[in-house]
Amino acid sequence: MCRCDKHMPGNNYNCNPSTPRSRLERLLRERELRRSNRVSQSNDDGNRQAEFVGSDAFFTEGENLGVSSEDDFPEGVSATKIFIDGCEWKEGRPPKQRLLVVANRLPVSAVRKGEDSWQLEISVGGLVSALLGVKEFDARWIGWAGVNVPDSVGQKALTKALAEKRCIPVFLDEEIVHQYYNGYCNNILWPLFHYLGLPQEDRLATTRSFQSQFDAYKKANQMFADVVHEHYQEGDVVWCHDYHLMFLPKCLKEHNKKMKVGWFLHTPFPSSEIHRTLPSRSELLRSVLAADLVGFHTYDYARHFVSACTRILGLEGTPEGVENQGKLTRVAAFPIGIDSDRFIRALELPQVQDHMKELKERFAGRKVMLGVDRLDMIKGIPQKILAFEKFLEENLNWRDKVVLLQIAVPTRTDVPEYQKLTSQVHEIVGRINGRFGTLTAVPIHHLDRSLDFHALCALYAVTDVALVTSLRDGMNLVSYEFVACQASKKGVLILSEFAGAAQSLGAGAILVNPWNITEVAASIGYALNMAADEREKRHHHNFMHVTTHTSQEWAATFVSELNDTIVEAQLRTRQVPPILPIKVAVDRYLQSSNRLLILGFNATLTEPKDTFGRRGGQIREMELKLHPDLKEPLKKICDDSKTTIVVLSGSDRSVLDYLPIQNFGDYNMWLAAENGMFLRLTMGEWMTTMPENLNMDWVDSVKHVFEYFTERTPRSHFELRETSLVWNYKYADIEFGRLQARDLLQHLWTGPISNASVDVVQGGRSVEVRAVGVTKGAAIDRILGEIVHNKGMKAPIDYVLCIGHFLPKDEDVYTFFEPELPVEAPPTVPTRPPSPTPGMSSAPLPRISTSKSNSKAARLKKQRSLSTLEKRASIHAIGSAWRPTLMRDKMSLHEGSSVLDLKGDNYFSCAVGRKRSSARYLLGSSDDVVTLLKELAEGS
Ligand SMILES: O=P(O)(O)OC[C@H]1O[C@H](O[C@H]2O[C@H](CO)[C@@H](O)[C@H](O)[C@H]2O)[C@H](O)[C@@H](O)[C@@H]1O
Ligand SMILES: O=c1ccn([C@@H]2O[C@H](COP(=O)(O)OP(=O)(O)O)[C@@H](O)[C@H]2O)c(=O)[nH]1
Repeated sequence: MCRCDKHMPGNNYNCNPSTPRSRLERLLRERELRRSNRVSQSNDDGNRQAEFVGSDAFFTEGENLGVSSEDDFPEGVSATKIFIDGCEWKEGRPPKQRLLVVANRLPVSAVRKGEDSWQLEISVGGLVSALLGVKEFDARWIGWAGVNVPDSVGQKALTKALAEKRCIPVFLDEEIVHQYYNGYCNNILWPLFHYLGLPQEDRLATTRSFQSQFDAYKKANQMFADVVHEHYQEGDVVWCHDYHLMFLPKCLKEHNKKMKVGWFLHTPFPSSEIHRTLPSRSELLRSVLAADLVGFHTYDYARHFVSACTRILGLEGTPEGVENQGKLTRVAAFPIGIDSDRFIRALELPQVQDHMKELKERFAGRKVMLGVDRLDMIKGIPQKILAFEKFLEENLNWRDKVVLLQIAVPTRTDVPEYQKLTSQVHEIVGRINGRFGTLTAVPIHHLDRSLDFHALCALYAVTDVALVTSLRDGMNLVSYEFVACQASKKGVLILSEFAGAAQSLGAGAILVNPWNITEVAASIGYALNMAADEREKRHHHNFMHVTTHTSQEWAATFVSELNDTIVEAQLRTRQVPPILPIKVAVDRYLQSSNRLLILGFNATLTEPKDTFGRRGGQIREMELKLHPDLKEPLKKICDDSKTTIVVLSGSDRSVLDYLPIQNFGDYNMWLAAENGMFLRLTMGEWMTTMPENLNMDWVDSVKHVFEYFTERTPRSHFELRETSLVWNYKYADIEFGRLQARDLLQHLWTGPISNASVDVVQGGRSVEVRAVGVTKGAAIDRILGEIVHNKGMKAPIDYVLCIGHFLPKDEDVYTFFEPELPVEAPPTVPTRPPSPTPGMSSAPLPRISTSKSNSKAARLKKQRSLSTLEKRASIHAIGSAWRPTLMRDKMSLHEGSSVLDLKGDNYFSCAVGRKRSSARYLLGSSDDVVTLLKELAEGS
């Protein structure tokens, strides 16, 4: 039971009474806890050693999975201790966090021995090896047992047998396996993610069958999801693995959005240029983004993924991950490791020592080179063998002194490309052995089979040079395992620079480009001749890495970051304003008698766009069009004498001039262009509201700079307005655009505007330079003054709805109408309404703020008589040159009575299509604005 107050049933990990403030602070504390927990584990007693040795038994006798059971690793869970501080520990031990590992392949493959009897064999592959080393959780593994079980008797018996290993099967029939696993996963995604493209001869056939394979892929993912739902308990962490299950995060979150979902890719994630060739590219990316945390082996893969999301989906990539509509999916690198202790300890076992002895005798007088790979095109086995041939060709003296042992584990044997590879490798090996072999010895020993764990350890230990020549490889754990077993021999590792492992073992290994046979052959020579002290230094470096970056550490870090991502998301959610309560806003509107509606234009009243502007295209999109459904409601509201509408836009006058042309000419509303610097009634002339002495001397020099960058940034453009200049790179290559924007800003700040009185406003994909004081918030008081005067208002405005997709700089228009802000609060601090319930407010009376001052004097100054409105010096017709004056003394109707009387709650500020805002509320898009205006119109 948990001792803290907010306890979710079944989840001890959600109570975090003393969570440190920043993400990094929390993760550092978590890491410390993990370490100290580990020290206390090792000091605890000797039993643990015995348990580990016991877990090895699985690999020979099928007894223990290594995936911990409740009793196996009682001290575990340090990784999530932070989440259970304050929770009750059982018998002095923290509760273990439940973890559902979901991967295509279970750690065991089933072989049927009778109608209801099964034999379980350990599955081969890095994913299984690594996850078997994960011991700190109360883990269950959900996956496919590698066999078709059509009958219910067989399924029942297998489910029972697997349950003893804490495994839960997903039963996939033959057709699904063929289309999903052999087809979509291993014939499309696998080669694509490893930069191999699609198999040439199959290309057309594959293209034709693509849709049915993708459908099967989605169906299979849904089947995995169904099994997860069946076994899920609140608070569980669900960790999805690999390219087989890219659709799974979406299926899981759609079912239960509170589920903690992580996804980890064991392969490389290719450059976005490769990924974009995939017909289902966007759907897959979106599904993965449903996860809370997305992990990769290296920073490069993570970077490629984020870049694919920005370039293909048009989303925002940040240092933390990918942001979509305010939801952040964290993306980070979590390099996998191995359970190094298990390998080191195995070397002491008598059966392993016996193996080693045999091997040493068998290859006495020869140096042993070793390759261990699944027989997969990505492993570069032909390239490796050809390089070895070249070495033998060029080094006659080594011909009878070196042997290459190549273990090639059969894999995905139903996929044609793999079948072809097998014959290709056999052919090359045969040719080389024929060429360099003798009656008593051959240079290459090639095995088409897997070895058991102990045989493999012995082989690693007697090897002089390990050769890993992957053309691409997510990580490559064979290189780690080799290093772990070389404590006494200190052999050399030749490692492909295209394996993820090159980033961690690069310092101690000899790195090679496997495509360069000459280089690999030369490296073989270098490795075989390497002096003992160099070998020792290189080995030491890698050994330190392998023994500290273990699979336990990998899993603990991932799960801990996943837990933290949830905390972070909760903190972020708290900062997000709520959705506009349309009903309340409409009710208040109906109850009031002098209403003011301030409506933004772009992305508020315009047609919604395709997210990435792909379909409409840049040209169509840049031509702003009113939302077609707005015509009627707007007309109705405009005809209501109790309501005044102002369309307040950043665009210049010509854009708003277009509005009347779109049949709004007879609508009675106000148009305010250039952030309110120009104002007119739909049927009137433009007036300027610009402040006096607006210095625009900087315009020419900024214009030159903008021109320069527009010329050099394809698909960027700039707008020259009267009070500002905007450079927009929304349609340019996003990364290039950002770099150019950075350069542009740097240049502006150090040159043309270094002494100018301007504001630089950075939008999502734009840079705007404005004269100081040009903001919507600054303009609104002058606009209000004009409206009050023009309408000859006698009663105060008792309802304001201010709604728009404004830049942060222009959000001062929202705060303008807020009741008194605390003096120390900056104007952009988000303000929540006291209560959205009608009639419940006790907020102070609203005030009008025309300056930054909150002083009483400033407020009193506005409480002037109606006659002062006559002094409308600042609003004047265009043509009489700029003659702006300060707004003075205009904001009251008559002695003591304010222009605004919003009673606190009759004010609705609302940001459209934004997640962070100083507005009180949010709306999703202009479609929602239409809904709102329709309801207001109905009441009008
Ligand atoms: O399950 P199979 O189709 O037989 O394939 C075996 C596994 O191959 C891949 O392993 C990857 O994961 C390793 C651990 O992270 C990594 O070191 C290696 O570079 C990868 O190739 C595949 O990603 C797994 O899903 C398969 O189970
Ligand atoms: O006969 C064998 C050959 C290999 N392996 C294991 O297969 C994994 C291969 O993982 P790696 O990351 O190198 O590549 P993957 O096969 O996952 O692409 C390693 O853990 C090996 O110990 C094995 O158990 N028996």
